[in-house]
Amino acid sequence: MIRLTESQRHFFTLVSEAIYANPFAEEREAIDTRIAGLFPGARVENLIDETIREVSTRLKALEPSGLPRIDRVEPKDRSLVENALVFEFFYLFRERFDALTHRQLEAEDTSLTVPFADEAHAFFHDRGFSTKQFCHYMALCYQLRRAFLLIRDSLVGTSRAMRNLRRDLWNNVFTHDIGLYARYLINRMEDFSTLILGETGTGKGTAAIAIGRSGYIPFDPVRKAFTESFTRTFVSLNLSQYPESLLESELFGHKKGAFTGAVEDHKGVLERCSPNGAIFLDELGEIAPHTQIKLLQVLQERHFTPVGSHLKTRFNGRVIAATNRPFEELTGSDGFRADFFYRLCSDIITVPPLWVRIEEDPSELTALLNHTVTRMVGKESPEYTEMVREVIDRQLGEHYPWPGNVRELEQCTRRVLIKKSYMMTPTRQEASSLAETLTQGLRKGEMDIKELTCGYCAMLYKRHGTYGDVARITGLDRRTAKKYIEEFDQVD
Ligand SMILES: Nc1ncnc2c1ncn2[C@@H]1O[C@H](COP(=O)(O)OP(=O)(O)OP(=O)(O)O)[C@@H](O)[C@H]1O
Repeated sequence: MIRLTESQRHFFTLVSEAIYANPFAEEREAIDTRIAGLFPGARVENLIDETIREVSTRLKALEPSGLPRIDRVEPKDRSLVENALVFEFFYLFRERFDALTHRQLEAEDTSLTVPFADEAHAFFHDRGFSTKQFCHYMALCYQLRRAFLLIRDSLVGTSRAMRNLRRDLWNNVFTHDIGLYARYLINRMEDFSTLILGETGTGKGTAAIAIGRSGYIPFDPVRKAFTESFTRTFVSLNLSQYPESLLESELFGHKKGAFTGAVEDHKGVLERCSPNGAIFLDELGEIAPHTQIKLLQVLQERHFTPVGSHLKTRFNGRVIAATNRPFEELTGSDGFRADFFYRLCSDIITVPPLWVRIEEDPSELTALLNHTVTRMVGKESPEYTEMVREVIDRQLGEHYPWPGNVRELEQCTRRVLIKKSYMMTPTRQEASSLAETLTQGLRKGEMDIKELTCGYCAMLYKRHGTYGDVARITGLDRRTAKKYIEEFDQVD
């Protein structure tokens, strides 16, 4: 039997901590520093390579054959060696997991065959792992790598607020202790609902996608593929887009003939969500009390009934919800029912406003511009980034508050790329030029009622700055006013 020496035990404990540490948290840096202590003189960027080499060397040294089998390790040391072997596997295969993640993103909903499945299986088999253990570690390593890429690449920014956000998103997926998560919680995350708060355009939807697509997806050794594509594991619904009468049907689905216009069966988001997935309820702040009650029942009982049906259907996914209403408003008298609110809040994640990020770290703006320009132009373009930055510095100044946050920054970048200039929105100046356009349209008699209503709401919004004011002046409800304004912005 293989028995670890004290020094081996110390080293493999460190490795176990490293593999399961949150890569976006400071604790990870602390572990790296401790590992660095083992390699005096090594450069930080080579640290991981040094560690991988050292893990392999030490694992090989455990057996004369150079191939330590997990079933030959003394029980009390087994989990340490198991973790070290998983660490070795993870780093040997991580680039292939990355390539798979990118290819899967392009292939969308059909789950791809894993080209390295046989090689991976042989790795675990040769080291004494069962097929069940192999499948588990395949799924876990894919999940770890996918979550890392999705969180790192979609939410850029070096400010403390952004680093904290990435750390919190990781914990939202894996909890603060991946070891425990992997052992007990993998199939029990459905009860962990998440509420994402933040101003409009800060990246709440982006954060929701990152965590929604980072769930654990079992591996099927027969098909040599994961049981589904991660692109199918996230279903979103913008609650403010639907009138009350249609919302329940969008959430729970309906049966043919359930109401006038229900000409065929319709699957709601809850039914479309896969068991490994999450539904994203955007603009949750707009939801009426009786829909809150129905959703609360689903969260508690895990069953829902489509409109016009008597059959209960089980819902296994997670719920992620977002709203740009301030926290105090949500818990106030005309906000959420308290029971609904608390059921939703296993975790609350707040996405920081852009001005806070820039204030914390002025280089954040450049990093974001770089990211945005690269996305728009299709490759890194330092000269365009520089040009956009120059216009922003000149026209908006250092302390511009970015009321539309990252979405406004994207819009600004587009406009500067086209016009080399950016007029801020919303401004009274824009409101009056919009009023002028509307008046001209009325004079010419060319506008239909929708254009007129959307344009009028948008003008009021630019003038007053809140949906509430638009609703008060027009007599529309807040949700409808907002819908018209968004429709106008999309056409604009
Ligand atoms: N940290 C970030 N790094 C890169 N892009 C970002 C970041 N945050 C947001 N974005 C981009 O900004 C845009 C707006 O983000 P998103 O739609 O997620 O915001 P939101 O808070 O959900 O908005 P709303 O409140 O209007 O629903 C998206 O194109 C998104 O990709």
